[in-house]
Formats: sequence, C-alpha cells, structure tokens
Amino acid sequence: MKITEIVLTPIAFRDPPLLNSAGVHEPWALRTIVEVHTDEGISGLGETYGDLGHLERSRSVVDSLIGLDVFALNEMHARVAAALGGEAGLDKHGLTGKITAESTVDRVYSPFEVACLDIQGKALGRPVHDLLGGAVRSAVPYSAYLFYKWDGHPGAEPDEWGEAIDPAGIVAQASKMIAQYGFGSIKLKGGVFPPEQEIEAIRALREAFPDHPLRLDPNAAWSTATSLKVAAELDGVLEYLEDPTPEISGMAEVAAKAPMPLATNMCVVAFEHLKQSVEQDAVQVLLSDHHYWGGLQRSRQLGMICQTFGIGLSMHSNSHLGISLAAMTHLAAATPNLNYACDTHYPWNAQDEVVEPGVLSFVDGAVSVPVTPGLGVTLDRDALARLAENYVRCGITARDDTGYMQKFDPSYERKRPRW
Ligand SMILES: O=C([O-])C(=O)C[C@H](O)[C@@H](O)C(=O)[O-]
Ligand SMILES: [Mg+2]
Repeated sequence: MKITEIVLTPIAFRDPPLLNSAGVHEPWALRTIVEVHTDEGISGLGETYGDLGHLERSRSVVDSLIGLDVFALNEMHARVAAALGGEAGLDKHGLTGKITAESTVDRVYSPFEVACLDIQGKALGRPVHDLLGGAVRSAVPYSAYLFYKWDGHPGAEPDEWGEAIDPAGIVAQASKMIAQYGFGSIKLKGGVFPPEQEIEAIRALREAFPDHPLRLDPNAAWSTATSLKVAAELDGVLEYLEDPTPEISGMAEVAAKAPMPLATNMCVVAFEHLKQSVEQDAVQVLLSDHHYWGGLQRSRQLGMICQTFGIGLSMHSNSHLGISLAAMTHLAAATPNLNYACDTHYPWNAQDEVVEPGVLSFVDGAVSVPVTPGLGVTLDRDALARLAENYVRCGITARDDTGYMQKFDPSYERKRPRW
C-alpha cells in the first residue's frame, strides 16, 4: 500500500491566557493536521506542532515519502532523517530542553508514523493499540491540568474558566474541571509565583481533594536550593515533583535529597539524554510524549527502557486536539508500565475540536480506548476549514509566551531559574 499524497494543514484554535514560567499563552494555539493518502483509497491522520519552523521542516520531507509502503516505517524514519540533513530545529514547544538533530528527526517523523499506523489499522480492521502489542487497559486515566490564569485575554471578555491567581482560584478551577471531567489526579503548572505561594496552592488542593494524587511542575523555575526547600515542605503531599530545576545535573542534585520522585519533560527529551540521566539517577518518572519521542512505536520502546532501568512512566501534553488525544490513548493503552494518569491540555481547547464528536469522551477522568479500526477518529472537514482560516487570520506563526507577556509587562524577563 503506497503513499500517494500527503496534505499538511496548519490550524489555530482558541487558547486561554494560561500562565507558566516562560510567560502566558497567546489567544491562539497552533497545530498542524497531517493527512496521508494511499493508492488503495485508505487515508490516515496525524497531529503535530504548528510553529512555522516545524511546519516548514515537515513540508520539506513530504516529497521523499511519496511512493513509500505504509508498513515501511524504518525506511520512513531514514528518509525523514536524510531529507532534514542533520538540521537541529529550534522549537519552544513544551518548554523543553535541548533540541538535537536526532530529536528533530523524531519530531518531524512522528505524525507521519501515526498516520501510517492509522492506515495499517484500517487496512487490517484492527485498532492502533493492537499494532503496539494490544491494550492492557480499556480506559486511559488523565489528570486535571491546572494553570494559574487571567480571567481572559487583555481587552477580551472573561472566559468560562475565570481568574486563578491564588490558592482559592486554583481550588475553584480544580473543582470545575473535576466536576466536568471526573479527573482522579491533579497537576498544577507552577513557576509563575514565588514558590511559597505555589506551596500554599498545593496545600489548599490537598485540603479540598484529600485523595487525589498531586503534582507540581514549575518548568525549571527554581535553583537546586529552592527546589530542595520546596521538596522538603511538600514531603508526603506530592506524588511527584516535575522539573523543579534545569538540566540533568541539577535534577540529579535535587533527586539525591528530595523525599519524592522527580519527573521531567524538559531535561530528558531524546534517547541520547537517557544515558546521563540513568547514570546520575536524575529522574525517577519520565514523561513520554509521542510527538517528540518519534511516534507511537518508539514511545513503546521508551517504555521498555524505563522499565529496564526502574524509571516510572507518565505522559506529557501540549495544547492539542482529538487526533493527538486518540494517539495518546492508544499508546497509553498499550504501555503496561504507564502507571500514572497522563497529562492533557484537552479541557482548555476542547471547544474547537477538529474530529467528529462521539469517540473520545471522559468518564471518571478516563478516555475509553477506541476499538474501531485505526485511530478511531474522523476529521470534521467543516471544523478543519474553520481552524485553517483561523490560522491565516490570527497572524501568529510561532508560539511566543514570553513575547506575549511582554506586551502587557515590558519588564518581564524569561529567566531559568527565577527563584
Ligand atoms: O509539562 C509541561 O512542561 C508542559 O505541559 C509544557 C507546556 O508547554 C505547558 O507549560 C504550557 O502549555 O504552558
Ligand atoms: Mg512539565
């Protein structure tokens, strides 16, 4: 079954003013929808980043994939690498750490692999998780992903979530999200206010939700000394502390004394980072993410590496829509040692969905694993056209949380660590 055509459509969807250690989300989040068509009339879907640099790199490999068998995924990876020619693409997404030439290949390759697995599944009449070894769970739990936020974008009406800039606001946001989605775990995006204030927010969450596992992620906003102080204060309260401080060596210093496991989606973001991290025991929980770990099959391999070295496994997310959610759910279903609820930004962006409704829904905080062939989701063509038009109209071509923050606070600086 040969690839005859690949269509890449950049889209933009509404995003609330979510705060993080680099600034604040702009009113529009970008993604690229990938459609792969074959000579047998079966098509597959992928979803990836929408920043212009990534879009252009993705466009630059398309010609080399035409004519390829959709089962020849090793060859596909090699062709992507050859077409990129050793370029390391800067990408501010996910507040990640070092981007290397190899990890750039994995990022660009990922949505094409997902689309080919979608096609393989449809051709075989089997869901994608069956191509990854079979589901070990029928529903995948996700966590409530809380953000400090403004009540709305400056100059616009307040959004449905309202303001959250203190412990009471964070607890109110958690209550609303949990009432709507039923999440059984909670993650707070920190690195926004001085650590004492974020500790207070975690304590307030613990009081309001005594049984929900809690996580805090300041995206490397703290020095190692600050990280250790916060870790000691939150002993017994957090299930894990995510990226308190920059770099593998910094994380190792904190991990040696912190009472809870440390997690990352910042300092170990490519296969070549694993050796140093394992040697220094810097990370106890790795957040996988098929968008940058090279697709679903490579993320399964990452799961095996984590199991081998006794590293826990959770899942990271950026702003995304339903094709990504479906892929994440298939992957998590087929990864036996993924023992933590996965992250998802979905509640923040669900209003602008690009797939037809019905397949993906949250019950008790979990998404039922689709059982129909392929990924199980179908593009909503009207929505795609609308979101593609948003992309053209919105004028944003790359995520810039810091630049957007500086529009309202010119003195704002991106600093890592800040405290
Ligand atoms: O766990 C993380 O670090 C993320 O989810 C990174 C994202 O970029 C998040 O910080 C965001 O959307 O602001
Ligand atoms: Mg993180």
